[in-house]
Amino acid sequence: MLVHNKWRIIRLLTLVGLSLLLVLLILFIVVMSRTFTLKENLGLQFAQWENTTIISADIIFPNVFSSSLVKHEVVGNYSHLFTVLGTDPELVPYMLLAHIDVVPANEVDGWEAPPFSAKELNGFIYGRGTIDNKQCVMGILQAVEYLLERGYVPRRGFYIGLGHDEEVYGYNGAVNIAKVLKSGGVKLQYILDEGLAVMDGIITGLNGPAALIGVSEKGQATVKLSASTRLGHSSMPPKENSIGILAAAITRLEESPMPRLFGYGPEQSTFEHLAHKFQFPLRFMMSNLWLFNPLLSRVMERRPDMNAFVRTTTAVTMFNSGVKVNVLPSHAEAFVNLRIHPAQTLQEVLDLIKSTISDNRVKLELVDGFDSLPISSYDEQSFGYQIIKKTLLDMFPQVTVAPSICIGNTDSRHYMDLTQDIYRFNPTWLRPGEPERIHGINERMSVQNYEEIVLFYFQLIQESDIRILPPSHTGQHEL
Ligand SMILES: CCCCCCCC/C=C\CCCCCCCC(=O)NCC(=O)O
Ligand SMILES: [Zn+2]
Ligand SMILES: [Zn+2]
Repeated sequence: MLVHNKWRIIRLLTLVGLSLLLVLLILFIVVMSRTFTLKENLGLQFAQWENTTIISADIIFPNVFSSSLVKHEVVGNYSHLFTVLGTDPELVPYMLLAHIDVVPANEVDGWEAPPFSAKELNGFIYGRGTIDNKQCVMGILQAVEYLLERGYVPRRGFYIGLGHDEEVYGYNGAVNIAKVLKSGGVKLQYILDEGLAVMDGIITGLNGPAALIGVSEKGQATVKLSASTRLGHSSMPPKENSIGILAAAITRLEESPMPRLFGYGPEQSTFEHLAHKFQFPLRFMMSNLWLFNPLLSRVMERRPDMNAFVRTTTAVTMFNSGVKVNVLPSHAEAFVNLRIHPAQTLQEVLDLIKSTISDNRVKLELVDGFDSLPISSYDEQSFGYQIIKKTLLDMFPQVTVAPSICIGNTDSRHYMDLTQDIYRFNPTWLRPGEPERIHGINERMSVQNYEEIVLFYFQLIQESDIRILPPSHTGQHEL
């Protein structure tokens, strides 16, 4: 009887012990999964890798994540959609976009600070993404945080979309956020996404800085080229093998740039808006592009950043071949990334590549591509454009604002069904040598400029509350 009781007590104690362990395990899993979801999904963590301090987004932006005015949804597993309610349902909402993903970075390429350290050096925060596009992610959320903290209640509702795969076409992030909005019947007054910037000392001959607002963006084509030849011993090589054939094709492409088209796209309007800020004779030339295009194109094409406005650009970005030093390569492949000028179509570009290569042994495959995007309005009645312009001029009266074409691509193209007016801009100040840092080494953002970006969104959100634009200064259009 005594032995029997002893076993019953042992069994009971074991059961209690095991249950306790199970509860602890469940608690641990819940806490850990919550931490990881926030960390991994938002990608907003400030990580100081040396001591691995990680702070998640709801700690940095407590009001954004707790306000009854803000609804937060995770879309496509890692992207974020914030819906901010406005008090006036009559006002068509607008949307701010940014992306949380970045292109790769490797310290050994010559970074002055580790690319994922966010280290501050001489007033600049160094890190991959600091100007593409974490400055907007953090700038938008920080602005909303400050507004909510001050008790601000928007009159016009707005959305914030933070994509997680912009650098790889946005098919899971932006595409799904747009689907969510579309299924809810949402229409947008305007969209503001990443894009062009404030050019300070970048445009040769221009007096003062220029804020270029992307009212369109170039098209894009990614083309895979490949060649195949016989595998074999390197001691008995044929006259040409797959590497040589493909290299020759690539050389032909690089030596035959696409035609000059400067002045046949929105860049014509850019220079018309900027013309008065150039000295004679440049002022005269910029105002008469129809006559001076050929000359100006030849000067501009010498600089890669300016050349992007002149033509469809051709960049060979990847090349793979070979397995061993003494084995003939049976296969070589390369990827060419082209940014299509609006005066050319994707099909025209593909035809030109084919005729330039002019070698049937080289196979051409279109990996992805699209034409340049429609031009958004930028006249006196254009709500979004004028709100962005006013916000900018209030902050930086010395800047000349001009419509332009974004030479890189953005998530905003996936939202085309929701609005006619998409603008690609943020007030990142770019000075000589800085455009090269985008996707390059030593990407950085000055602390001062980051503060300006926060202030820009802070003001823009409030400016967007206006019901209608005031009458234009020409007095021709009363709204
Ligand atoms: C007409 C005067 C031209 C002045 C020189 C302009 C210098 C250009 C500076 C900045 C352009 C930045 C484009 C940024 C958008 C890039 C977004 C991105 O990386 N998207 C992915 C992709 O395009 O592959
Ligand atoms: Zn970007
Ligand atoms: Zn980018």
